[in-house]
Amino acid sequence: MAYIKEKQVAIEAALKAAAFCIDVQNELIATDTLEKGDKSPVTIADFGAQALVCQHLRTVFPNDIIVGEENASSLQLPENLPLLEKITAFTQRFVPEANNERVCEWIDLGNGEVNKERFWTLDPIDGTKGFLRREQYAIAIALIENGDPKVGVLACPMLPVDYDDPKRGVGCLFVAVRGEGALMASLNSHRLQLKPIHLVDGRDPKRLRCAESIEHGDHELQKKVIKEAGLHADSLKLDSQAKYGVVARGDAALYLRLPSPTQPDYREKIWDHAAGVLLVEEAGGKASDMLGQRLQFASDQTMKHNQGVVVSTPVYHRAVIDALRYFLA
Ligand SMILES: Nc1ncnc2c1ncn2[C@@H]1O[C@H](COP(=O)(O)O)[C@@H](O)[C@H]1OP(=O)(O)O
Ligand SMILES: [Mg+2]
Ligand SMILES: [Mg+2]
Ligand SMILES: [Mg+2]
Repeated sequence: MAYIKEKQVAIEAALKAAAFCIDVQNELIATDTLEKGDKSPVTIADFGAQALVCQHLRTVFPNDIIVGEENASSLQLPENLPLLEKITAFTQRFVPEANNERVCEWIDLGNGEVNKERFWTLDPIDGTKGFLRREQYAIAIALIENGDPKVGVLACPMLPVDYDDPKRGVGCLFVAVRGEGALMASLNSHRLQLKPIHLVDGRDPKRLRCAESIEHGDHELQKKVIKEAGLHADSLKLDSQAKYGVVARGDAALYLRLPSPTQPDYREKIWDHAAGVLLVEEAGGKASDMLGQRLQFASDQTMKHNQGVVVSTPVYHRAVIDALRYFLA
C-alpha cells in the first residue's frame, strides 16, 4: 500500500470540511455569499472549508504545496469583516484556536503554484451553486505527483448512497489511491466503512446513462453524442464532481462535459477534475478531453491544453470519442 498517510489525512480533512459545510448550510442566510470577479458565487462555507482543509494538510505535511480555488483577499476588505467573523466563528467549532487572522492565513495556504513534482489541489466546495440550492456539491482533494493524481478524495454530503434505495440516506465519501482501486463509504454510519466500487457492468440498462452538469456544458451536442454512442436512458443531471462518483460506482456509464457555446474560451480547472479522474480510473474507467487527449494537471491551474471531458468505461469512452470526431468534423 502506498500513500497511507496522505490518504488518511485527506480523508480526515474532507470529513471535517463536509461537517463544516453541513453546519453552515443549516444556518446559512443569503448575505453569507459574495460574487467573485467571474460572477460565480462564493459562500462562507467555501472559505471556511478551504481554511480547514489547508490547516489540516499543513499540520501533517508542512512542506507540501496546496493549490486551492479560493483566496482570502476579498475577506480582508473592511466591508467584508462581518463575513470573516462568521467564517471564524464556524471554524472555531472545528479548530478552537481559529481567529480572523489565522483563518485568512489558512485560506491563503492554498495559494501555491502548480509544479511538476508534488502538490495538493483543493476545491473546498465544488458546485457552489448546487450547495446554495441544497443539491449536489463536493469537497474535492487530490495529491498530484509528476502530473499524475495519486490520491483523490471526494466528500459528497448530499449524494444518495443508493439512487434506488432512499432509505440508505444521503452522504458519500469516495477515496482512491493510484493502483489500489476505488472505494466508497456512506457518511451515515458511525464507523466509516470504505468498500470497493466498480463501473457499470451493462446488466442494468437503466444505468446505461450519462451524468451531466445542470449549469455547464453544451447540452445540445451532448444529447447527440450520447445517443450516437448508444446510451438511451435519460441523463442524470447533477452539480459538482459527484458526477465522477456516480460513474465510478456504476450509477451512470458516462460523464460528458463539452465546452459551452456561450463560453467557448472557458478552460476547466484542475481542482474540478483531478480527484474525480483518479476515482473513475481506479474503478476501471477512462478519462480524457473531448479529443481523447490526456488531461493535464501539471501545467497550470487552468487546464489550457484540454477542452471538455469524457469519462466512461473503456468501451463507451471509445464510442463517445468516435461520435465526437464525427460531429466535430
Ligand atoms: N463558466 C464555467 N464553465 C464551466 N465550469 C465552471 C464555470 N464556472 C465555474 N465552473 C466550475 O464548474 C463546476 C461546476 O460544474 P457543474 O455544473 O458540473 O456542477 C464547479 O467547479 C464550478 O466551480 P465551483 O467550484 O466554484 O462551483
Ligand atoms: Mg467557485
Ligand atoms: Mg469547482
Ligand atoms: Mg469551488
